[in-house]
Amino acid sequence: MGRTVRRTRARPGDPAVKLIPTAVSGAMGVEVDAHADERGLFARTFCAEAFGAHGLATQFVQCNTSHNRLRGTLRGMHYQAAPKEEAKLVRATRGRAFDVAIDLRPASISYLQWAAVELDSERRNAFYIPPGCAHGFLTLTDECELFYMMSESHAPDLARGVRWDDPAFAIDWPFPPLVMSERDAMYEDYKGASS
Ligand SMILES: Cc1cn([C@H]2C[C@H](O)[C@@H](COP(=O)(O)OP(=O)(O)O[C@H]3O[C@H](C)C(=O)[C@H](O)[C@H]3O)O2)c(=O)[nH]c1=O
Repeated sequence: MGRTVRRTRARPGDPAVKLIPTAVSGAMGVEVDAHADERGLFARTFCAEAFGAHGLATQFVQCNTSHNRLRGTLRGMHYQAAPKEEAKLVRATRGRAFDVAIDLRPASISYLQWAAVELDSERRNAFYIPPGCAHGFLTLTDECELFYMMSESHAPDLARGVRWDDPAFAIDWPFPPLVMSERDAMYEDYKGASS
């Protein structure tokens, strides 16, 4: 018989996910409710029932991982055009990243606003980004890895982007990026939803 494990915290009911609104309508921070004991911890990271109750996507069809060797790596700001706009659920599985969503939905109350969540692999938190928003991140540590769940399949012909330092959004990054692709550096200024 193995060692009997005592729960350090008596917790009734299921481990819940906690959804936290941001400045972008429908974009949510996702905090976990960790059940810790002497072995370590257990936490639920996604719940279709909780997401559905808040009008978030509940079906994810592809998952991606993004490994970034250096602190200060910026990827983004990317999105897919209609009809394959995608929701993303993004979490850090190693290190920390400043994760950003930009609202590109003209009918949205938060059109052109941005919101950021610091993703931390130790906190096991996540950022839910709704369809119609651009997404990107700046790594805050070396060897930073992000795991994405996507509500739509990859459609290269519908891939679009806006620039990380576009004055239309004025994102307040924690520090200037040190590494980024040429494509990400060269997006033209945003000219509105038709662009
Ligand atoms: C996005 C994607 C890419 N790819 C292929 C295409 C390229 O051959 C290679 C790298 O793609 P890319 O340079 O577009 O990767 P990132 O610059 O990290 O883009 C991603 O970073 C930002 C922050 C995002 O939110 C998106 O998830 C995604 O656009 O993976 C795929 O095969 N499937 C995919 O879903």
